Amino acid sequence: MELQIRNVSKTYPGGIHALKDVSLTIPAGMYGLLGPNGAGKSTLMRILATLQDADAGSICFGELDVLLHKGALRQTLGYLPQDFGLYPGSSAEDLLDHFALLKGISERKARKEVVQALLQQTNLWHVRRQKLGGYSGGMRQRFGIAVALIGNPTLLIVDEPTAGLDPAERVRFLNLLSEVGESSVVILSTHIVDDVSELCSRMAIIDRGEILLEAEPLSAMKEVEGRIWRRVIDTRSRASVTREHDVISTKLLAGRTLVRVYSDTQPGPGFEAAEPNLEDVYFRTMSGRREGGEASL
Ligand SMILES: Nc1ncnc2c1ncn2[C@@H]1O[C@H](COP(=O)(O)OP(=O)(O)OP(=O)(O)O)[C@@H](O)[C@H]1O
Repeated sequence: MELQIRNVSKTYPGGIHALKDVSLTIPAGMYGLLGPNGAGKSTLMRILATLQDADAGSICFGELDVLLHKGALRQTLGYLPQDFGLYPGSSAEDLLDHFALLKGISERKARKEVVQALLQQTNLWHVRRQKLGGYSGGMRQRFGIAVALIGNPTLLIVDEPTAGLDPAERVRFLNLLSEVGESSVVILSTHIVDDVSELCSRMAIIDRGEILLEAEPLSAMKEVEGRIWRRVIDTRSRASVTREHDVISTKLLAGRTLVRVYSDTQPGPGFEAAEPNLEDVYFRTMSGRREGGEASL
């Protein structure tokens, strides 16, 4: 199965052009949609999830015309929105059972099996009878995924799921998604570069409604190999370094500043060659689109 997005545009009342002629081809596996706040990620995710209409364009999932046959897509869709409400007084087990019933799994025994498998898959079995109101952020997100996975969706859309998770929970959550990605199309929208570099086989970078890059993270990093240089400088020489070099990013490092620059040749004394990472690709793609060009972490 493959998701084909062709020339999708969306303008909100008030004139914000949230998506400008967006085209993407999304194969099975984990796909990262990376972009800063306000880039248009949630708008695209909501359109894909059939919750919002596009002004123009077409979307096909395999043979299915998504914009024409919303009901059919919903049968095979799992969606985890950026913010979702929980019923704080319910337990995971009861609420999953309820959602499974709503999704059409009417036979009690079958439902019980589905709920049990999802609780185990999302590692919530031991807390299945606890009230959701007492869950940690990571547990909540895993519960959200459990709900999204009811009915074995072949398309799973997850909107900024790792914001606010501690490192261990984040890894656990991403591993769970990656398991799902073995058999489905999983689209992960995020502003966290590491979410994409750690587990997506393909990605797109979006900013102000435009797709700036569509690539495999590994090939995109290979493209800049040999052209990324790093140097630790005194914070006060930052302005002159920025003037003289194509600075990709700056990062504070124990009271000093680590700069990464892009250059075809050795940029000068003190610079050493650096292994490219996806942040280099991201900031280089974004550079020039923000005032000052360079990005700070
Ligand atoms: N319902 C709406 N009405 C008007 N403007 C909207 C609406 N929803 C989003 N926007 C605007 O559209 C643009 C894209 O927003 P969107 O939420 O899709 O971006 P995003 O990449 O998901 O950002 P974030 O990470 O902040 O959620 C922004 O400028 C936003 O202010």
